[in-house]
Amino acid sequence: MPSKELSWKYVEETTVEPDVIARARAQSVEQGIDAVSPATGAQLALLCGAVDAQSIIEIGTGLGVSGLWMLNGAPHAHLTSIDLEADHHEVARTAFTDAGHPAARVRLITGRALEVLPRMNEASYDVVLVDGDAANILDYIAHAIRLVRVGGLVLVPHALWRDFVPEPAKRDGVTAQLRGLLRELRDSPAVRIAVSPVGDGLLQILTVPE
Ligand SMILES: C[S@@+](CC[C@H](N)C(=O)[O-])C[C@H]1O[C@@H](n2cnc3c(N)ncnc32)[C@H](O)[C@@H]1O
Repeated sequence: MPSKELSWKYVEETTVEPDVIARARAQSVEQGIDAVSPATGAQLALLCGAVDAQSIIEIGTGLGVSGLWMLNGAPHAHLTSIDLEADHHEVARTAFTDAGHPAARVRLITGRALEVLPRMNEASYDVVLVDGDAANILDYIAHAIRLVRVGGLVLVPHALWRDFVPEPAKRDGVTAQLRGLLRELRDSPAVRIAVSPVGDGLLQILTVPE
């Protein structure tokens, strides 16, 4: 039986992060912010590039790691990123500028995601990344599916929740919600899904015409 752990370690360790992202990651570690893993970031970049993303929403800016990766893959996209913490946005803003992304293409909205998301236009975005607080993850995903265009992607980088989702004995609220969500999405005619075990489990939801 091949060691999956070894493979996961290998892909994380061999992913090369641009310096500006490596700096944002180091700051995230210092501040205890759970940034997407390097291999998850590389996958986000590839997916944003593959759908030729022009407009991206991110729920949970942190210090910019995931946003920088997505813009790395789709450098001409407009990113709207929401976070509760103004301090996070101050640091992230510097990182986006250092990476050469014009301020006009990076909109940082400081506020509670559940208050901001209802004001956004339906079916208008190419990619929505869901990486805010776990307590509201189902509501965020419902908003994300509403906001993304047909043929767009909703990406959820903590979908296997600390390896709890595959572990039947784990029955805490977030884990149970994610298990239920995965079952529901598998049966939904409105979406196609794939779950990659990269990082903390990357759920990829593609919206399809009904
Ligand atoms: C897991 S971190 C995001 C990490 C980031 N995506 C990255 O890869 O660098 C979650 C972020 O969600 C933010 N957050 C927590 N509750 C929130 C809420 N109700 N609305 C918006 N953002 C929230 C936190 O301040 C934190 O920066």
